[in-house]
Amino acid sequence: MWTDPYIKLMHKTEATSTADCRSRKYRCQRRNSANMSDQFAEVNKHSSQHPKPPGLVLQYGTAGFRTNAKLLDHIMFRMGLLAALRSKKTQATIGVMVTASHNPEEDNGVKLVDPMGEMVTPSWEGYATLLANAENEDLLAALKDVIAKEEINMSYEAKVFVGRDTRSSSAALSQAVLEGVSSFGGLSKDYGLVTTPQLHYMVCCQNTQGKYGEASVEGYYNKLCQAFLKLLKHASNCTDDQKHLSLDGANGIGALKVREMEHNVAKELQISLHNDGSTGKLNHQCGADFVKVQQKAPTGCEIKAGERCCSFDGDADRIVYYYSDSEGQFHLLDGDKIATLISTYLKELLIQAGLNLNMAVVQTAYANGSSTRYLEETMKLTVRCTKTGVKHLHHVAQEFDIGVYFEANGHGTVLFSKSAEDKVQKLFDNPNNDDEMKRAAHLLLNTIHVVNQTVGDALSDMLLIEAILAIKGMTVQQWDAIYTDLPNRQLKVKVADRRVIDTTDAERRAVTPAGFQDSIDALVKKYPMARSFVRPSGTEDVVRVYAEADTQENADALAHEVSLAVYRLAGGVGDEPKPLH
Ligand SMILES: CC(=O)N[C@H]1[C@@H](OP(=O)(O)O)O[C@H](CO)[C@@H](O)[C@@H]1O
Ligand SMILES: [Mg+2]
Repeated sequence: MWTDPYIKLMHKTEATSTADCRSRKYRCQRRNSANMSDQFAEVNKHSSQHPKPPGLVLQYGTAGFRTNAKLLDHIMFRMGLLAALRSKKTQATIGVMVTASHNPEEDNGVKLVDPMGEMVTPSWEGYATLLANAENEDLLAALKDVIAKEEINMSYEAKVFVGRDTRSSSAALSQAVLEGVSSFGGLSKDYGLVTTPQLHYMVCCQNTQGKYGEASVEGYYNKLCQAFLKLLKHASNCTDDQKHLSLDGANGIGALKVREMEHNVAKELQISLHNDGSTGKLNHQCGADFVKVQQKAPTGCEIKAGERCCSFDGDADRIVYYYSDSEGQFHLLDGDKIATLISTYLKELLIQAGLNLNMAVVQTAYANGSSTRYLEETMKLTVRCTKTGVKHLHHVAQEFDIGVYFEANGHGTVLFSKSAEDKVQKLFDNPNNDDEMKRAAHLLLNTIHVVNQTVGDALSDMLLIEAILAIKGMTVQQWDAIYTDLPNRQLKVKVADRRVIDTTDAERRAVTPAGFQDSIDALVKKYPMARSFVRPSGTEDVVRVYAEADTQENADALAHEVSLAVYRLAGGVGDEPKPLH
């Protein structure tokens, strides 16, 4: 039952009278088909207000649709329709988030959230692309195709949660999503301005009947902040420096939500918020993506030497840390360093708790070679590599009792299997534990509660990292010193059609164009400790080049040479890539 009093009934199609239908089965069919024709009439009526520009082709990429906001109205309406169908199919609440994350303010995008708060299942990404590209007159047929293929019971009343980021285009675009949902007679709840992970969390709470938490922003803060404060009980004598964090909100939704949340934790964590959106432009010269790719501090922040700082991205599902040393040298602690900190902390707790749970760290090809080596050789942890995109990492992390997954860019979380959670709870409830076990069980239990297991979450990750550092009495410099990153460089190359590059082995090797991988291999051989790979981006019209080597000069030179190989062998457009130095 859809009992939440805040749910706004946008539109509801009445089922036709069934008084003279003889059998129950017949009644259901009659109702379904009558109901269906009403729904299609509504869809038809409303879709003409959200026409697709003829010929425009877009694809559901690594993180949904993303492009200039002006091209997205029809996509939003259609994703409202698709979310309604997905809800009817799963008989559960589905989420739709309007955001373009770290992309510029002029862009926007949309991603769908499945019932347990995870990214929508891949086969439905295909439907999303089909619907997005159907010409206006073909839309109904495309919808009917999905309904037939998935054998969807159209009499089920769809339920959809909608959220949006702070982009100026987001309000109107999320209205288009709501209209899509209501055209199919669905119910929707508009959460308005929320971070992407907050929406994922809410969907999971709703579909677990509150077992995961309360499906409200307040419920989210309460759960996470209470767990954080309980963790902090194990941090003795925290200094003022330890309690202070400088935060770059990327001028986005994360900044607003930090402001909403911070009073709950102010006793243990004092946040200086920069780039809060009051003056600067979203993601412009700031935010997690800028800091990671440029390997420098964001503008809008005065960083004191040694101060612990972090940056969120535009929809607050990524976080990176950094500091500047006494010589003014910038040090980045990215997703790999975060995964290392968290997995080391968890491994210690498991040993103290005497729990035998299998744990793995899941990374992508962008993970720094030093991090992989440290995790495997020193920490003796299982490390798995997947394709880029959180859905891939999430999926592999689910195979373990504890799966710590992070993309190097700071997008990640920790997953605990049901049996791992049960074991931790059982240990916590056991009155015969010695003090060390009691402490470890309490820490593990509250670690589970502070984590947003549905998706990478900058706010939740920040609370967990802050708690670990405080519990261990660790400075950001000590954390950074766990291992030393190999110097690396990421570049982008424009090509006519990036699909000419096809990859294998978790994107670490190119299969096409012919001979291309041999050229990369030959270039890599020239430099010590080098590695390089190339893949088409799933969110931008570019080919990405990654290189690492023993020195920054060598990493830069290798990245440049590989960029030239892309330009020459994979149909580069515009000017040839120039050397970095
Ligand atoms: C190298 C890199 O950072 N790639 C990012 C970027 O994907 P691309 O497919 O590389 O454009 O955006 C994705 C969505 O945010 C994120 O999951 C991924 O890690
Ligand atoms: Mg993001």
